[in-house]
Amino acid sequence: MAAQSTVPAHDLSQQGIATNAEIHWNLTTAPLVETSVSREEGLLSKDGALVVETGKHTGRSAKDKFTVKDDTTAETVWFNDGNKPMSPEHFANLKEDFLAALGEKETLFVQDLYGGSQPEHRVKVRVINELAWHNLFIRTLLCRPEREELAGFVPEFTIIDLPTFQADPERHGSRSETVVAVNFTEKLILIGGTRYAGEMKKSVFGVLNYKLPEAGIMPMHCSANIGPNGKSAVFFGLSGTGKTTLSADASRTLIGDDEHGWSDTAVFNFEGGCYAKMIRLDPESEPEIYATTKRFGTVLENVVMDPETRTLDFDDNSKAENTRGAYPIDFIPNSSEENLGPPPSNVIMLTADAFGVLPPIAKLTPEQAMYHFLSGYTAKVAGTEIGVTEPQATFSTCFGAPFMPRHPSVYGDLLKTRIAEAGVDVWLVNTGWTGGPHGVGHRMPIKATRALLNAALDGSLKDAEFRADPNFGFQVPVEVPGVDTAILDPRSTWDDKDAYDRKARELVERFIENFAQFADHVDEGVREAAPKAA
Ligand SMILES: Nc1ncnc2c1ncn2[C@@H]1O[C@H](COP(=O)(O)OP(=O)(O)O)[C@@H](O)[C@H]1O
Ligand SMILES: C=C(OP(=O)(O)O)C(=O)O
Ligand SMILES: [Mn+2]
Repeated sequence: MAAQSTVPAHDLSQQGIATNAEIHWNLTTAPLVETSVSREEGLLSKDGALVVETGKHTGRSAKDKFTVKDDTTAETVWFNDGNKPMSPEHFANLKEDFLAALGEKETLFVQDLYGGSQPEHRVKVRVINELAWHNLFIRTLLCRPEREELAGFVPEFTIIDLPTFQADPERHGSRSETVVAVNFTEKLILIGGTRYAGEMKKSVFGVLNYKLPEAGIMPMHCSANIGPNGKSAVFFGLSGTGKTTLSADASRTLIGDDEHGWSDTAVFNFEGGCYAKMIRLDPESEPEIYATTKRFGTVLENVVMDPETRTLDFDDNSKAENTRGAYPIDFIPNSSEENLGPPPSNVIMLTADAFGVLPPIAKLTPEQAMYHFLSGYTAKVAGTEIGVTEPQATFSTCFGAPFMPRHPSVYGDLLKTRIAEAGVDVWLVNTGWTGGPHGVGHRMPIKATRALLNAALDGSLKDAEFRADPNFGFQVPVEVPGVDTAILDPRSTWDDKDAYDRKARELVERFIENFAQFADHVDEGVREAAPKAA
C-alpha cells in the first residue's frame, strides 16, 4: 500500500530538479514514522517515540555555514566570521552536485510547509529530504498547511537536505565536508554532510530574519507564552539559556519555544513544533516536556535506548550532550491553537552566566535593554555547537548572531521601537551559575527561576524594593516572596567576596571590550547604560 498524497502542480521538475526517485509528497506523521522504521533509520521506544542517531554531528556546524555574496546580499547581509561569504561560482558548483545527487536517489521525501504562523508574514518553504526522519522532523517543527492548501502550493524558498553529501572545500568553497549554504537570490538552501536535524529549522529562521525587517517585523530568537492575565512575554536567549524549558509552564499558554516575530498585531511563532534538550530531563521540574517523550510522533535524537526493553535513559550522554526531542506544539497541553498571542508586555533576556556574577533577575531600563540585546551575553553550554565541550563565556549579538543575516543595528532599532511603542517591561534573568563560577557554584534552581519569572510577569515584582547592582547599574530586587533572599545578591552566595569582585570586574571588562563594535550605532543613552570600568 503506497502512502502517497497528491503531487502539487508546482512539482520538482518545475524547479529544475530532474530525478527518477520515487517522491513521497507531504506524508503525515504515521507514514513517516513507519517508513523511518522500515528503512532502519530509527527504532520505536516502548511508548512510541521515534529514536534516531545523528552520528558525528550532534549539534549545529556553525563554522560550516555560508551565505552567497552577490548583488542581493553584498549590501544587506552583515558578512563576518559567523556569516561567512560564499562566491556565486562556488554555490553554482555546489548546486550542480546537489542536483546530480538528487538525480541518483531512489527515494525522496518532500514537505511543503510554512515558516510563520501569521498568514500575512509567513514564508512558503519546500524541504527535500533523503531521510524519512528528517522529513518528519521538519514537518513537526514548521507550520503545517491545511491539506487543501497543498495542491496549489508554490514554494518561495527551497531547502535540499542531503546528509550523505560530502562537500569538497576546493570545488564548493566549504570549510569541510559539511556545508550549509544559503542563497537569497535563488532562494535555495543546500545542507550537506550533517544529520543534525536542527540545521533545517535554523535555516528557515535565517530566511525570516532576513526578510521580515523589510516589513517592519521584529524577528527574534526567543520563546513566547501568554499569562493568565492575557499578556504575552518573550524570552530571548542563546542556546542552553532556558527558552524551551521556561516557556513550557502549566500556568501559561505556550506560543513557541525558539523563533518568533513581533508584528503590529501579534507575537507569532515561526514554527509549529518544539525542539527540546533531553539530557538529564527531570520529570519534576519539566513535566510537560517529559510527557512528550512518551508519545508517538515525537522524534528523539541521540537519546540512549535499551534495544530490548526500549526504555530511554535521559541521563546517558554517551551519544551526545545535546540530545534532543522534536514534537508538535500541541503536545504541550496548554499551547496556543493559533500559535500566536498579543504583542508582548514583558521582554525577558535569558543568560546563563558561567561566571556566577549576574543576579538571578534584574529590571532593565530601555537603554540597558538595548545594551544587553546588542551584547547578547551568555556562556555557551556544551553540545549544541561542535567544539564546545564545557561552558564558555560568549557574546552573540541579538542573542542569536549565527541566525541574523543583517547588521545587529537593524534588529536593535526594531526592538527599540517596539519596546517604546508598547511600554514593555524588560528583565535580565540569569539561569546560569550561583554560589560561585562554573566548577565551584551550581546552576540556578529551575524552581527559583520560575518563581522570579512569575513575579515579574504577574506584575507583583514591580512593587518590590530594589537596589542598584554595583557593577552593572541595573535594578535588582532585594526580597521576593517564595524565593530564598540570599540568591538575589550573587556576591552573598560566594564564600570568597574578593573573588566575586574580581570576577565581576573581569566580566565588566569583557562587556566593555565587546561593545566597542556597537558604540557608533547607538545613541548616547545606550552608551551610558554600559557597566563602568573600575
Ligand atoms: N534555572 C534554569 N533555568 C532554565 N534552564 C535550566 C536552569 N537550570 C538548569 N537548566 C537546564 O538548562 C537547559 C536549558 O536548555 P533549553 O531550555 O533547551 O534552552 P534553550 O531553549 O534556550 O536552548 C535545560 O537542560 C534545563 O534543564
Ligand atoms: C535548535 C537549536 O536551538 P536552541 O539550542 O536554542 O534550542 C540549536 O541551536 O541548534
Ligand atoms: Mn530551545
